[in-house]
Amino acid sequence: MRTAKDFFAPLAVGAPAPLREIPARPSRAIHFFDPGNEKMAAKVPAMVGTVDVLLGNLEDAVKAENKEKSRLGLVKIGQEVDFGPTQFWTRINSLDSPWVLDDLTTLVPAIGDKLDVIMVPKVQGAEDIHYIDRLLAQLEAKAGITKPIQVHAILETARGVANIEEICAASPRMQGLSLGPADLAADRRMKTTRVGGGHPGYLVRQDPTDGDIEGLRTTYQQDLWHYTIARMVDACAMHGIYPYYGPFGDIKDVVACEDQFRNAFLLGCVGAWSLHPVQIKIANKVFSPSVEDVKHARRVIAAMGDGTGAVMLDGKMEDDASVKQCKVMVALADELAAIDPDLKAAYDAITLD
Ligand SMILES: CCC(=O)SCCNC(=O)CCNC(=O)[C@H](O)C(C)(C)COP(=O)(O)OP(=O)(O)OC[C@H]1O[C@@H](n2cnc3c(N)ncnc32)[C@H](O)[C@@H]1OP(=O)(O)O
Ligand SMILES: O=CC(=O)O
Ligand SMILES: [Mg+2]
Repeated sequence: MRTAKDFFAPLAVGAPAPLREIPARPSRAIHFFDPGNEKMAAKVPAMVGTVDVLLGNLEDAVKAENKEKSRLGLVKIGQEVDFGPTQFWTRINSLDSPWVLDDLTTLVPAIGDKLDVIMVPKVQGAEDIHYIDRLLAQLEAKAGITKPIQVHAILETARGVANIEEICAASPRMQGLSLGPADLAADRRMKTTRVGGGHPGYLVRQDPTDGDIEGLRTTYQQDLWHYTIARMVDACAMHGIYPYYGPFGDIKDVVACEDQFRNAFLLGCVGAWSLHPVQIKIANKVFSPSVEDVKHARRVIAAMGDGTGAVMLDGKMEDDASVKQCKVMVALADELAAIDPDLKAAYDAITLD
């Protein structure tokens, strides 16, 4: 058993003190690029400031023969690019792969002072986080890094989902969780071959009525990922860390991508992955509260005075609980306005009538 006192002590002599709180930095889109792909890598410097997180991906989608090239490409980008307000993350190879040790022992000494978060794929349980926690502490101590690198786990195995709470609680480095719907579908033996998103076969059908003509009964497509995302949101909120929807593979279907991202936003996720530049705009839009929502929230807060009691506003009851919901919305709007001048202008223009 690790005591509370030990939990916040460095895991190696000379490693930085663990964070006591994970900062709420905007991360509406975690934009994936392959650092070994010259065309993509060349676009990275110009993307700084246009996206909340730039993530150099070393795992799936990078061919085995290119693993080293991508790793070295990431080191070059990390050393040369000034990331300004944009967070710099990487996704390392899985802990059972032949590449992960070289990923960590190369990246931490070379660019550990620039990396905000390391995303770990296929996390199965607390033991995976404990392994990475100690190794990072040793590497940080050796490299003289002063700011602890945070850890983000992808939930993409049935065991990982079953162990979700212990994964979130495993280390003060834990920054958040992402849904990995492709690997998770395979591991669970689900019968979808899509990368995230819905499936037309997963539906409920309106009850029959007398004289119905078959085919006219309305069907309602359901969200395959609702259960897992809801579990992630609860586990993350409980541990003070952040949940994210993962990849949406149908790049051309920007409408369905927006819907999937919005479902995640409404349930409590703070962001989603972007696999192609076109998805950055979608995530930035969806994971920023609308002007209407911010206006309503500010009106409720104003009407509620000290935040206790009950009032009627536009025919609806508002009370201590609904004012808390409104404060969540306004706090997010304030955080985003601090880094996004267009949003700041839109929110500043709101008048309360
Ligand atoms: C499913 C489980 C997972 O693990 S998902 C996470 C792993 N997958 C990834 O990281 C995929 C990242 N994305 C990609 O590889 C590409 O976007 C894919 C999907 C292959 C499409 O590429 P491509 O056919 O070149 O698209 P395109 O012709 O529309 O590209 C237009 C220009 O934009 C560039 N581009 C493309 N994707 C990115 C990106 N992620 N980041 C930065 N730039 C990107 C392309 O290189 C292309 O550039 P140019 O106009 O030719 O100079
Ligand atoms: O890594 C992501 C996934 O969906 O698998
Ligand atoms: Mg995966």
